[in-house]
Amino acid sequence: MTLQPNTIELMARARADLRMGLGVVLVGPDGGALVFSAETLTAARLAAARTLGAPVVALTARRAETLKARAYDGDVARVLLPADAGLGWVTALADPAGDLATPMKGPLASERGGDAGLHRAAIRLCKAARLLPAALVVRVPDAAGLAHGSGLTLLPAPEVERLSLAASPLNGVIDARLPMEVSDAGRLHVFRPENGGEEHYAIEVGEPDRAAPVLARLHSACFTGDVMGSLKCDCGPQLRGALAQMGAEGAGVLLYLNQEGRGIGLANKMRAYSLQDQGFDTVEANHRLGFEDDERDFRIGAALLRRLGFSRARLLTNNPRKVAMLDRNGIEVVERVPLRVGRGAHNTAYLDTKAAKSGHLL
Ligand SMILES: Nc1nc2c(ncn2[C@@H]2O[C@H](COP(=O)(O)OP(=O)(O)OP(=O)(O)O)[C@@H](O)[C@H]2O)c(=O)[nH]1
Ligand SMILES: [Zn+2]
Repeated sequence: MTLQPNTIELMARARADLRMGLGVVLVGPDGGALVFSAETLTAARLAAARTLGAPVVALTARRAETLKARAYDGDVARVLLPADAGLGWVTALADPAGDLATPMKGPLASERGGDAGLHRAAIRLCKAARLLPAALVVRVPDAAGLAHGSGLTLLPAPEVERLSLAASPLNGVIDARLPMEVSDAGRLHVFRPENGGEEHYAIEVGEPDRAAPVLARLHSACFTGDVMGSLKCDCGPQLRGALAQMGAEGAGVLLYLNQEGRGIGLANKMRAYSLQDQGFDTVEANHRLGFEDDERDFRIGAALLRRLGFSRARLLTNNPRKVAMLDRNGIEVVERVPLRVGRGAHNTAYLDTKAAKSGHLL
């Protein structure tokens, strides 16, 4: 029935539900569970979850490592909730803000055996919702009945897993002329992914020749650097430097990808900054939060370039992963054009960490 939402649409709804603190029901081959984002969980909903069964907190192996909890499922840990654990306990497991000041009193016990597919899918949804990657999961006997009776979104966990990894098609919404400081002949295109995710933008400078390699930049959103002039990173100078070079050469294309904070969202990036104030570097901070160093999907950049009619690029970047991903996804990078601007007292350690741990070229 065409009026009914499909799984992609239900996933978009589930992301909004989790952000609002609502539960989502997941079903897998061996049963179902009610899941909440640990970050938006309330005491009342935790109490309600306890009436249904014995909840566990699903964490990424990265977060579990910091907490010294065992991740028996490889990438996921299922931490058992002690009988007297309240909301603060769940929050402290998810959020590293208090790790140093008020360390968790372990040892934490993890569930082992059985399948962690529901837990993995719950974490995927939390990440996609740009929340902390931690979920309260309580197995329930009649998942479909619970979803229907409570008006909660019901999703098949294997489909959540599959669709989270798939590239979502992007549709062009509109493009219009945008005269800019670097070039009178600018054009901004807006693209909207079919999965309801963040929109991305492409800015054409001049009239790039589709038959020749285009001077291109894949720029990930950085509100702090691009807009606020933050000195903690090099994003602002890179953005302006790339546009200036395109203006000087007369043509280029800049993709502005809304993957703030290397794909973890601004709230989580600020959590990472707060950890950096405690002495952790940019990579350690992401790991303590439960994320990988880089959660971006660079296939989007390749798809957008192809959509715009480009097949070869001279890529402005210091990040070899961007080059490799474009090459793997149908865009031949004929040249890597270094973009070394904006190094200063506040970001030297950050740039050195990216070079030492993330493979960036200095
Ligand atoms: N999680 C996290 N993200 C950060 C931090 N500092 C900057 N960012 C984000 O890192 C991304 C940097 O994007 P880019 O400049 O396009 O990528 P890059 O990997 O540095 O590669 P090039 O600039 O092309 O060399 C942006 O999304 C920023 O918001 C940080 O300390 N933690
Ligand atoms: Zn930045």
